[in-house]
Amino acid sequence: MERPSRLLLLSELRVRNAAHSVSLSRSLLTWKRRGSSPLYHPFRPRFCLPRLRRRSDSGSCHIVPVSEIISVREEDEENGSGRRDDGSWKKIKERDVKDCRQAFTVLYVERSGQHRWRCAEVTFTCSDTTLCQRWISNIREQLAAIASRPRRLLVYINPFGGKRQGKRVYEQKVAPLFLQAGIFTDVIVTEYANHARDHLRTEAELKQFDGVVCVGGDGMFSEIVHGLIWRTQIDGGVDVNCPDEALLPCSLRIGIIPAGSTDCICFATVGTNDPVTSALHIIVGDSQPMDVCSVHHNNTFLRYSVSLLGYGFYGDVLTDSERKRWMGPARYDFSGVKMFLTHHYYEGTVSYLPARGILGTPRDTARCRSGCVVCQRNGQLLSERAERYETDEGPDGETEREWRTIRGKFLAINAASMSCACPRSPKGLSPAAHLADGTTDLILVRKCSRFDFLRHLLRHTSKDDQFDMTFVEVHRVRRFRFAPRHCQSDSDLELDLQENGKRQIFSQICRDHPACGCAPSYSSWNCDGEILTHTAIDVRVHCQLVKLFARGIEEPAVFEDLTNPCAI
Ligand SMILES: CCCCCCCCCCCCC/C=C/[C@@H](O)[C@H](COP(=O)(O)O)NC(=O)CCCCC
Ligand SMILES: Nc1ncnc2c1ncn2[C@@H]1O[C@H](COP(=O)(O)OP(=O)(O)O)[C@@H](O)[C@H]1O
Ligand SMILES: [Ca+2]
Repeated sequence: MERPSRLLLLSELRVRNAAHSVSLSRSLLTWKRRGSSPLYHPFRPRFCLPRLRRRSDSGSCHIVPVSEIISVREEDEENGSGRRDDGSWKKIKERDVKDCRQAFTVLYVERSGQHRWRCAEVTFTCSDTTLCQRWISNIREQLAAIASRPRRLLVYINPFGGKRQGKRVYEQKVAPLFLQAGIFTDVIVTEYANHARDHLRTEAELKQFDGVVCVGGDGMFSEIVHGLIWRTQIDGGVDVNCPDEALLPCSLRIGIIPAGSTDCICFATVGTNDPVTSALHIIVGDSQPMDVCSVHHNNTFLRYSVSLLGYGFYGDVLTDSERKRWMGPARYDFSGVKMFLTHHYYEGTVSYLPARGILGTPRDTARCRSGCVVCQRNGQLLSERAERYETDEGPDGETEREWRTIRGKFLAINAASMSCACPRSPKGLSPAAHLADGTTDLILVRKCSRFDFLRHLLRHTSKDDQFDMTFVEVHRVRRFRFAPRHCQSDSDLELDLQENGKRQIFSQICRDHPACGCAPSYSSWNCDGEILTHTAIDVRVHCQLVKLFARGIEEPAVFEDLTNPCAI
């Protein structure tokens, strides 16, 4: 049960010319129309208290957590009595002006459904100038005391991401909100691919900033992640080429203003791909830890991944779609259909280290949501284990025994380190995956008929379970390796030749002579939307390596009995 904290201020102020009882505590701002009956049972979501409003016959009560106030603005006389809460203008009655000499406007977060946030405002007026100033300075003091709020941000805009609207979206929807919230920004519009990554690696004076914001899609986010992780490891003397090294977590949080084609990382961490919602999560200083996979080939670092690592179907879709960038986001639909019809399968060996002794499985019905206990508990367990063994994989020998190996023909091999929910698939590739539990869900889709593969794909868009099919298996893992058939060890190859000599020879010939139309031997890895140059890879999950300006997807509001802060 949450109790309202001690009041800092309690006054009678006017809202839209009606007397209201207005109170401010360290956690809540509330306003209630005078004469309205006490209200009970306000809506409250499980993990946070959003702005609440209950209407009754006699009036309404509003509750805004102080943590969700964006700013407070002093109004001049005309503004105070002439401007409506929604920003439009109304005719001022002479009596209003006389009664309400001073006014201030509070801007705050309002939830507008489907995880979207909006910036709402309410203007309070009163006749006492001193009281008005007390309100303004008290609210400002409360906001200044929130240490998690960013004051200065480094912003990178990809002008060519998605529908090429990044610059416009930032200038029209995001910059005005940052200005209102008093956030200073240094903005860089990128001029070439990897501009942001290289700037972060070498030039950016990171000490000046409280966070980095990218305006673009998953590829742009990936640039920021690479720049920040690289910089952190170099500063800390970590050898990034060694797959067994524990990486140092990045201290700066990253904000994503979605302006890309898939926007999966934004969607899966906020619940929507809406620029205003993301800007507001940045302003209120949210923080969401996130796992990062490192990808190596023969002890050489290749890339980091936070969402999807996909070989076969998703690798082929990406490779094909890159040639059709001019189509914008629709390129993925086109290439998706094309690659579905092509129906290539790939042979290889997958080995993995199952995630043991932690909470959660990929077939859970529970979802990773704001304040997720699975992520918190597993984060603790993994860091305790790392301290005990000085490696996060347990005592020597134990780890080796736990590796599992699967050889086969696959239409797709996917590793989802988060749900990978996006507008194309609102529940994602692995709906029960967690953002920050130190694991990735390894999904193996074995060779099957086109019809069955279509059934599997379509289940990503419906309530049906995409894993409940005989040719699909899913494992929650901490580390995995993949070797395509032709990269297998000599002994493996000998075995293959004995088993299936003719096919082996034919597929080699056909790789060398693509014109024959035979299926290729290799696909590519789709690594958060970037094509990897190597097919044989070693992937390791680093628990909670980076932090986002997000809070995970919020649960819908539920009824709960509360002590009613409006009943004061
Ligand atoms: C015939 C019906 C098919 C329905 C399939 C729906 C499955 C969609 C799952 C999508 C998972 C997406 C995971 C995220 C990948 C992104 O990192 C990557 C790059 O994004 P961006 O930088 O914003 O361009 N996007 C893709 O690889 C697109 C995959 C689309 C597959 C159809
Ligand atoms: N100014 C630029 N010119 C060309 N490419 C860029 C530029 N800035 C970033 N990129 C690259 O564009 C690619 C796609 O960016 P992204 O923002 O993810 O859009 P989308 O979601 O449409 O793929 C990324 O690989 C990124 O490195
Ligand atoms: Ca994870």
